[in-house]
Amino acid sequence: MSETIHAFDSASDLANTLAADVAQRLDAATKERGTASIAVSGGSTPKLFFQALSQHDLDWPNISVTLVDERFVPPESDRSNHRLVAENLLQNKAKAAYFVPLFQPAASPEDAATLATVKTEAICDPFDVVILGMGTDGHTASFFPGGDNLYEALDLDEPRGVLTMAAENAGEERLTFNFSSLHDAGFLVLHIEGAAKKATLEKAQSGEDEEEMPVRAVLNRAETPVDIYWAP
Ligand SMILES: O=C1O[C@H](COP(=O)(O)O)[C@@H](O)[C@H](O)[C@H]1O
Repeated sequence: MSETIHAFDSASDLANTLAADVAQRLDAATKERGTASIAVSGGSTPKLFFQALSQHDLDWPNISVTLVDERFVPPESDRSNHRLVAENLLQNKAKAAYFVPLFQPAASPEDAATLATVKTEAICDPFDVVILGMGTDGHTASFFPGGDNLYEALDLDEPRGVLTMAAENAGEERLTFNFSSLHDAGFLVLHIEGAAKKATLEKAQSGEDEEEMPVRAVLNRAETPVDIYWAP
């Protein structure tokens, strides 16, 4: 329902500060409860942040890492968000983290979503940290405009879990946590970079229609106030 914007001079300043802020949340959670969980996004934006976070000295064996969303492709694919996380976040000190993939080698994306829901149920209720990205079409996670399961994905009456999403602009079929699983994270971040995404954000902030720009669900209906991290 409310948001805070953190603006930086450069992508590396953003990455280092966001990594420190996330590390602080994960550290507090492991100290308080013994475990912590984080769901991260894929795409081109989070690489530097992943590399910075991987170097923090945390209780990584007790930290579960998963993805907000994934393409229905195996981890060997260069379109795989799993691969991006393995190569950039699950390195250095974070090598010891427990990674739970969304892609499962199942017969169909629906079967993979069911398996992923079961495998992640212990860590998403709620997540300690969720890092969302955003496309210039106003999608976040795999909540795409025109997505075949968009209504269900954004329905806060749905139980937490992973579902499939097919959409014209999404490429491969997707697996995505639903909004119920993401909106109440202890620390809910929208990480965006560049002038085009700033313009997309401003457009999203000036309207209500979630079918047109699904990121509006996060801006307008998330239980946790959103922290927006932006750099040029
Ligand atoms: O499709 C996706 O795109 C968004 C944004 O990606 P970016 O390349 O513009 O940074 C990302 O948040 C999402 O996880 C990913 O699957």
